[in-house]
Amino acid sequence: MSTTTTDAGEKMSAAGVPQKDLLLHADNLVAGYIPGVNILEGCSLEVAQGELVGIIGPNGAGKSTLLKALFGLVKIHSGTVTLQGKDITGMKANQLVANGVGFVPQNNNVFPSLTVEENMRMGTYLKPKIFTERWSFIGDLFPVLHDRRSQRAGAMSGGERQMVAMARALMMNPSVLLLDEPSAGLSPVRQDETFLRTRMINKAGVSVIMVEQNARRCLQVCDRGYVLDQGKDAYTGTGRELQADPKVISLYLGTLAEDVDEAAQSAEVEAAEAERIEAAVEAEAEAQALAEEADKKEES
Ligand SMILES: Nc1ncnc2c1ncn2[C@@H]1O[C@H](COP(=O)(O)OP(=O)(O)OP(=O)(O)O)[C@@H](O)[C@H]1O
Repeated sequence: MSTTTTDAGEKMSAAGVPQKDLLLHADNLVAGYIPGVNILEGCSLEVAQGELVGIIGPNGAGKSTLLKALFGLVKIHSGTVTLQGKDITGMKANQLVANGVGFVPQNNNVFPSLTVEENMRMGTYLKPKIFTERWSFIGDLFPVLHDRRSQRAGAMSGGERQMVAMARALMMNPSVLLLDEPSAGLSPVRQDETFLRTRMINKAGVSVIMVEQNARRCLQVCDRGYVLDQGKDAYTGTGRELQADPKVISLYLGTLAEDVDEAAQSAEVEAAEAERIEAAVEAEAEAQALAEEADKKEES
């Protein structure tokens, strides 16, 4: 891994993440579904502790393949993946879950005939003893899932099912959660809610890697983004930097912005939107804290 050292003597990784904060590091991955056909062609990714990292890029760039490779579902031919310094390259999905990696696939991510609570139990099948504590954590984060614990997941709306799927992956207390296109197929309002929930999960201390088709929204909520192109990490930067980068705009964000001024203007609008989402997350957290306080007062 290439590193630089700051004037203060701190070691920084290639993407500018302080070495001591590095949680997950995929280094130069070459991977694919069929022998001899590589989809990832030397792709690298770094995630710091507590970061929400978004992955965008054109269709077929290999975004979902990268997540699947991180979760042991696609064979890694060369390169390494480390989590908190531990080599997890080539581990199987169940071993990765036990090591703190959670994954929410794009489709078929809940058991539709099971209730919400039963779905959560499935989430802890590797460690049933932690069910009660984790289910309580989920209730704090998404109280509606406790209210609707007896409802069958298949009877819920797309956005709600996405929430169930995320919660199920959180049941094993992952240090990093991989989300494959969580907003796919949802209406704009439900998409907003899903991004908000992703931010709430992140605020609760879980690092997140999110692949998204909805590039603009993704860059608004993430701390840092990667643009993938032809199986490689083409660009990285903060969400704001990427939204304002003329190259990224013309190639991947699909606006008609012809010059940097126009790009900067649209970045300002995007920044305001990001602040709105951030404020909504804060308000939600505050409301929950107040509700908890009121509950405690009532109990005592
Ligand atoms: N199960 C599979 N078997 C063989 N090839 C696959 C499989 N899944 C994906 N591919 C191929 O891998 C390439 C990258 O696909 P991937 O789904 O990772 O791209 P993506 O960037 O997520 O695209 P999109 O935004 O369209 O979902 C594509 O050429 C695709 O056809």
